Amino acid sequence: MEFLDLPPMLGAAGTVRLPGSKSISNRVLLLAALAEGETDIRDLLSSDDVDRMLDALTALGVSWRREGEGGSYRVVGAGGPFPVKSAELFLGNAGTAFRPLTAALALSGGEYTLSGVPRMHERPIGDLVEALRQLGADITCTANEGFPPLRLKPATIRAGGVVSVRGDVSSQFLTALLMALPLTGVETTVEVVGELISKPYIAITLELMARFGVAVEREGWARFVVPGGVRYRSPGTVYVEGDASSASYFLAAGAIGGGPVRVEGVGRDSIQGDVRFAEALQQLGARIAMGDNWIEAAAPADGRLRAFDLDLNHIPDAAMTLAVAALFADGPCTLRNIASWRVKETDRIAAMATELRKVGAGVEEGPDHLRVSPPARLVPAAIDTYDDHRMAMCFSLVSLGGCRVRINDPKCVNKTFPDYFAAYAGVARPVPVVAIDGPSASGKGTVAERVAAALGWHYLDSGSLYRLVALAAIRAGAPLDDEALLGRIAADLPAGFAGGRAWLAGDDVTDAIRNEACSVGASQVAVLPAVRNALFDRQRDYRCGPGLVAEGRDMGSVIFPDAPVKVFLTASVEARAGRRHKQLMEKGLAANMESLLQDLRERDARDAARAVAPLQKLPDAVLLDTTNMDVDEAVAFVLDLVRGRGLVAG
Ligand SMILES: Nc1ncnc2c1ncn2[C@@H]1O[C@H](COP(=O)(O)OP(=O)(O)OP(=O)(O)O)[C@@H](O)[C@H]1O
Ligand SMILES: Nc1ccn([C@H]2C[C@H](O)[C@@H](COP(=O)(O)O)O2)c(=O)n1
Repeated sequence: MEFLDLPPMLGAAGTVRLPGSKSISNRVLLLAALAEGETDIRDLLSSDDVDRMLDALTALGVSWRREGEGGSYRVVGAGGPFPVKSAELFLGNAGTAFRPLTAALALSGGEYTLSGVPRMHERPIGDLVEALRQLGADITCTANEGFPPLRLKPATIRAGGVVSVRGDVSSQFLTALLMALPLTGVETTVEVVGELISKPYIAITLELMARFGVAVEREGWARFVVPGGVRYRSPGTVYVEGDASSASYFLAAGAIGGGPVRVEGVGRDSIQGDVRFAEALQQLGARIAMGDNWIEAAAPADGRLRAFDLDLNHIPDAAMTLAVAALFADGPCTLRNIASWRVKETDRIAAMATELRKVGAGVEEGPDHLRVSPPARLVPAAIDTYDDHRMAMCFSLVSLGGCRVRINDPKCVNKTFPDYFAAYAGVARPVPVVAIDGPSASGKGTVAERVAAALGWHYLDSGSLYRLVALAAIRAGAPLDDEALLGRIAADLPAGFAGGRAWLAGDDVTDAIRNEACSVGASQVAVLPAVRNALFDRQRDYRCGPGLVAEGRDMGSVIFPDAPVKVFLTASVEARAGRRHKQLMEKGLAANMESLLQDLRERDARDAARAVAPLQKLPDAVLLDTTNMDVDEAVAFVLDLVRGRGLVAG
């Protein structure tokens, strides 16, 4: 399973240019394909779901071309039903392609099959099929009645009169019907059965149909009259707004992570209902500002989001972001009227509940609601994403709680926002790490501790962890080459650091882990992959705000590969032996230069030659050779690097 590890973040601020709206992109493509004339589309979303629609248009004989590298496309409209009368279409998991194409093709007088990924075949379409059958369409659900795949055959379409469609499962059924009916040329009334959900998406449909020359009259949200004798006509050029649902992650990032975070591409003038996410965020206390084509969010004045109880039926997609924002609220939060989540890319209510629990939240799951109680402290977790782009994007926000988070299958964001994680990295500010690696007795511990103290940051002496494992194993009488046993000892190590001392099972072992047996033992257990794996997350948990200085052998290469400052601190073996000799003499311990030299050479060779996480200078690490430097100079050198990277003021 591919995954992406997001480090704990200190906050978020900046500006993001949004990708085009998926809902608008796929509607505009279909309308342009059915229209008379050529349509220039600007800022079309580039994503899997849009690719599925473009592939389908090609298969259906509609000519289109991409112009340049951006989102500019030209579509040559068919001026009515699709010219190709027989096609097999694969539409992935793109509901915005599957539902509208089903309706348009059912009224096009051809023979077509429509299929998708397994999850698409679990997503209901029966209400739309039923409505189209009322018009005379010949549609067979080839596997299970009410679900894709579908086979469509030519049929005599009896438009006119009234056709009814349910509106309480997915508003896409109504959208599909409305967009297809002008193909019949006959005035037809659509009556919605049940309370229509996600009304803002129908508003987008009507607005775009009007731009293509078909004005639908509506009575409330229950009755829609599609005029007869009209055809779609290209409006010339259509600009696709930025995706308002995608905006929700960045606005929430601003509200949780300080901000301000500004999104460009949607604003006050947007036709997308999900811009109302900003209002919801405002009710949580976030400070929101809005222009014609931008929205900005910053944290509440007191820094803490307020608990909420909201009906979110009008913003079902962006509402998912609020479920994760609830982790940062000052009390339990309730999301109501979200039953449609159950038939989306995955059962989003169940998925959200499962993953929120992993990070420590208390979650009550109902048929159409979710109640989230924020944890006192977020727990690092690996988040499963269920092939659902929104799960991946939502859970990236956990990192703003100063908590690392792993996103499994991060490429699922390709459905709507392939560059999401790069955009997130553009506004989120990771807890900085100074990684200092180097050979034994080079002085990295001394320098790292002093740098951490000067910055007021946390300090990790990773070598001590290997020493503690060795001591625990020696105490338990465990052979130091029994990898499985040593792995278990490392995983359950009852050890830690407090008051500048090292502790093992309640004993102060600061001096004990520095003795010869532990030094040799540490070097032996450090070659065992099971031990290194067991200590992996433990070391990463030291990364806390305001920053961390970590020293060892693999801080920059393995544990904190994204560290903004990496130093390879070394000195000649003679200088190191001399320092160690002085250190031991000062402690009143016997020491011999020759044996110290030999011991260091052997340890260097073992550290550099081992298969797992060998000691090495990385290309992105700065070499600091302290052979002819004193400690003050070495510390000043590292502090200059930290300041030079803009990680601290001054
Ligand atoms: N630049 C320097 N010049 C002179 N002495 C130094 C310098 N840096 C460190 N020392 C001294 O060298 C000794 C060894 O340093 P330290 O224990 O920090 O090394 P280390 O690389 O962390 O070793 P280990 O990997 O064994 O833990 C200490 O007594 C320290 O004061
Ligand atoms: N990141 C690290 C840190 C230490 N080790 C090994 C190397 C030594 O043999 C042993 C003790 O380290 P020291 O206290 O001397 O820095 O642990 C490692 O493999 N990876």
